[in-house]
Amino acid sequence: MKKSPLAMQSTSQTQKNKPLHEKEALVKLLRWHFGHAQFRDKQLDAIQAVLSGRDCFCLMPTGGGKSMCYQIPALAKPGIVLVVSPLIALMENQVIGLKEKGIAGEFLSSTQTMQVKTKIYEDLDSGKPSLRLLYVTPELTATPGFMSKLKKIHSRGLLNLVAIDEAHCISSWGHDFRPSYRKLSSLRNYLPDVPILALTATAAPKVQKDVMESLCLQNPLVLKSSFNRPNLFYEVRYKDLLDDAYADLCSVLKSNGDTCAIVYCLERTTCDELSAYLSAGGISCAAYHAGLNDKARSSVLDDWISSRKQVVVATFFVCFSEMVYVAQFSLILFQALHGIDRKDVRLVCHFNIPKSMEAFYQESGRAGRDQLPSKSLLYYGMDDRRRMEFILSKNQSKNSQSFSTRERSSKKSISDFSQMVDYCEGSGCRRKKILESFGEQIPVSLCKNSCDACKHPNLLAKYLGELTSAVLQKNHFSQIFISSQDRTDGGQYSEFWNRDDEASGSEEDISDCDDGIEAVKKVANSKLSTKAGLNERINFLQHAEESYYRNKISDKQVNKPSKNAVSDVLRQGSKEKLLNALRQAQQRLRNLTIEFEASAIFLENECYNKYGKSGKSFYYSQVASTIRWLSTANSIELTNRLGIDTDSPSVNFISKEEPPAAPSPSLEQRPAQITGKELDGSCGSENSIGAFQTESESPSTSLPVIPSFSEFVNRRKVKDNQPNTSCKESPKKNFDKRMRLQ
Ligand SMILES: Nc1ncnc2c1ncn2[C@@H]1O[C@H](COP(=O)(O)OP(=O)(O)OP(=O)(O)O)[C@@H](O)[C@H]1O
Ligand SMILES: [Mg+2]
Repeated sequence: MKKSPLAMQSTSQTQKNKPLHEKEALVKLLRWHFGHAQFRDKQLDAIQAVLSGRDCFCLMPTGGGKSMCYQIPALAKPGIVLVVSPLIALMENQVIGLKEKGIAGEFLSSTQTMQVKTKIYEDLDSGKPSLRLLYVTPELTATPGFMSKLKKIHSRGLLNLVAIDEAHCISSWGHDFRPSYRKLSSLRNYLPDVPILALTATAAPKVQKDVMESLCLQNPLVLKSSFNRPNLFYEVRYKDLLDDAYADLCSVLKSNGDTCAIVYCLERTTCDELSAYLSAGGISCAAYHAGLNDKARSSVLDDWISSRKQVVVATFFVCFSEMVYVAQFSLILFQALHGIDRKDVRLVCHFNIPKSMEAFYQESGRAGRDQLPSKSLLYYGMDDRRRMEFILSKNQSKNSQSFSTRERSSKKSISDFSQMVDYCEGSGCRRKKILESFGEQIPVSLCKNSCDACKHPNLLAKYLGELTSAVLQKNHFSQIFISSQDRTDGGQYSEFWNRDDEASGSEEDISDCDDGIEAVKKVANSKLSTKAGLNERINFLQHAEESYYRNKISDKQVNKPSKNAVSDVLRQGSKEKLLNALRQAQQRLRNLTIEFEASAIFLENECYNKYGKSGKSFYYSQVASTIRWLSTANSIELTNRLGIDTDSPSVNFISKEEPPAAPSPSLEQRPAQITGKELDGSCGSENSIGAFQTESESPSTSLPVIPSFSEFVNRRKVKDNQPNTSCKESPKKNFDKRMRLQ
């Protein structure tokens, strides 16, 4: 229900005599609509600036209350405020919140029906729009059609403000660069006298300058709050010193009771595995990543926001342009839970090291937005560090940018990352390191022992000593404690990455899949990258990922047995899980009769044929995603996928002429109706995974092995004539892991 407007929004006599932006009146609005007693920090300054028609650049920490800086102006006078936001989930979340408070807010995106969009446009076209806040994506803002609508509204004097949320996305120096944000620079030309408010929580001085210049802000009021988050406790745990990081995290979550948490991982397979592990440990948990379909993703988000689930395990985001390379290594990354407002997040855990201090700050800042004590916990591992260095270094290898731009961007990424490495490997106050990375000089006393380094300096020194020994023992990281300066300026960005290697054309290790490259190039360069929805892009990336692995398998047949191979026991276990999921699906969809056993075998075969040879994690992830699908699929979807004959009381698989595929020893009794083609999953080409297995081959010995990340890296080292420093061969297992829960 709409809340009646305060008198100040109408043209009452008293109001005519008072300036719209007088503090007292604005506080009234804050109390009336949001129930907050006072403005925080720089909120009032920002609101008064934009209401008086001045541009404003507002730097406030995560959870600082930036939204209020445009929400109050939207309520202070008739007309609309346009809010540009990078994520549909974020817009949706804010609009729902506004509607609950009776404030007329809407968003426009590809996910909405034509009917909803038409209603919004009709309202905008009317002489007196009822809308107060309209959220849009940067892509839409830049389209001529929408721009002409904006100009119309503006010509009627109804466009009060353009707010650019997460404004750092406009800067290629920022950690979240979004090319589409660049288009916002035309706003000033088209709407010269509409004030622009740029808001961000993560802006290094270079980024700030870039944001202000790119948006053509004129004499902006620049407001900066401290980045310090006094209610957050910062801690790092060392994976190389832990027996089992999964178990460690599980205990942390359990020891804190049923608290709300976000766990960020680099890969979706880790997300799935970790989420399954935590769930099995009794934690109310769900995975959230690009591998889920729309429905599943929004249901996870809903469950989490409405406290039905307490822990969400999400992939973090590297950068869209980086996905071009990242996708080829099957790391489809997705920016998750960015700016979503659940105030009571007590723990943010980075299960893998993030790529920069900015990203870390932004993500860890999701904790304690209600200002209550909360924690940031980062699990640091040497392998994770190498992996991230590899991804960041690879970012420059091939795209349309000029060499100097690539070099600049790569150097920057590596230098940004080195701050994160210093954060983990250094012994000083973590808080100080975070704040110094944003240019704030603070005394250590400000921390008040609210990081592990200040609270347990001796313990940390001990761990770091043990870590050094572990690394030396492993002998694959002799340069680990080199200074960040050496790392960035010396040209040798890391132990395994060498830019000369790039020049020598050893790209075949990186990608030998044109299909995949084409797909990801499309995402990066084509119309898709600017016009298509995120889901479409993710589909492309998934396609690239799958193609990459299919081709990788066909091109590089490696015949040694892998310890990552999918065992029959694992397959049997998956079948059981699918069986349970099918039973639940049938309970949900009472009108459908499912032949459980045959269907479970069919679905398991699908998973195995698609990802079985790519290794356990992929296979497991596919099973998990099938189970999730079963929990939401409707009768028609199930009928289509399983080939259920609805006239028959039992399942009939669609009959095909081909003979059944070679069964694995434990799954020999597959229904005869399941054909080779069906088992082959998505394709029947020579390059397909299915084409790789001959009838006589036993899955356990014939599985083609995709090199693991470290194997891949080590091959490069061998090429470089470096001594063999394989981490696989390092005596890691002999190292006494002694880090324990505190
Ligand atoms: N003046 C205020 N008094 C009390 N609470 C406030 C005030 N202003 C905002 N808040 C609350 O603070 C929380 C965070 O606000 P908001 O989402 O606007 O933060 P933000 O700065 O945009 O953070 P992020 O960078 O994470 O997006 C919200 O729950 C909001 O209701
Ligand atoms: Mg925000």
